Amino acid sequence: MMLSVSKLTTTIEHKDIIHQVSMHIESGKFVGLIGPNGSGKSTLLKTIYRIFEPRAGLVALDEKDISTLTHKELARRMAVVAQEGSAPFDFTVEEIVLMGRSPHKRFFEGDTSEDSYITNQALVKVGLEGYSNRSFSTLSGGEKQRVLIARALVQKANVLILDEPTNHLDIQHQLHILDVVKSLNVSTLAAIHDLNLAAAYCDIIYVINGGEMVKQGSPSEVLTRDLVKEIFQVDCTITTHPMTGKVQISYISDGMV
Ligand SMILES: Nc1ncnc2c1ncn2[C@@H]1O[C@H](COP(=O)(O)OP(=O)(O)OP(=O)(O)O)[C@@H](O)[C@H]1O
Repeated sequence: MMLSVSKLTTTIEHKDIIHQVSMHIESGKFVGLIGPNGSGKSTLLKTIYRIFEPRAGLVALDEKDISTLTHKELARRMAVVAQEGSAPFDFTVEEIVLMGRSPHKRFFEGDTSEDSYITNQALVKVGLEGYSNRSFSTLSGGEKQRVLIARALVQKANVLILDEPTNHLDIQHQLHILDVVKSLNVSTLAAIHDLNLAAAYCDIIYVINGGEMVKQGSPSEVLTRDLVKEIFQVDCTITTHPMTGKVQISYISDGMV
């Protein structure tokens, strides 16, 4: 499924936080969204998954305007892992993940053995086998994050929106979760702070700054010393990883030398 964003503008309290942004996520591609703090990444993603209504522009899935879809229709197509990972009540891990199955059910339809199977598979995938009956509120930040990723997986959507999916995760789980997402081969749009992770996993990277899209392209096209300096005000060297062949950024700061 293809996700496209055309000239999207989001206004909050009379200010354009997102200004005329266009993006194109081809079917099955992993697309990264990078930019400094406050540049508009979360606001853009929230407009795409319909928390915010755009003042202008359009979000489309396979050329269908998503504002014409019901919540359920949208949830069958698009799964979201947002930044704020809390639950209002004390659910178990299994209950939280099972919620991801609801777009596939009728009102009042109970959970089936297939739902339980899919839920368990997803927990195994994110490395949380045996956590089904744990209370969500007692989990560590990284464990909660992985539960929410499992909930997105059971939704079986063709488009995945991730707002800093590796936030809270240690390095092993950062790599593992991105490996899992990549292996799904679904169209993915992920806001990522770690530029080396973005370089390693993304097919295409979009750069947002001050609410405007300033650059797009492959990691090697986008992640240049000049761009990192201009957008993040940090000097660096750019090399090619000797084993993966991916772009590798090494930062330099006064305090290091
Ligand atoms: N509800 C709101 N009311 C007022 N301003 C807001 C609101 N939501 C976001 N903003 C402002 O919009 C700008 C973009 O915020 P956003 O959270 O989208 O940035 P971000 O790129 O995701 O940042 P970060 O990397 O820090 O998570 C910020 O200046 C923020 O203060």
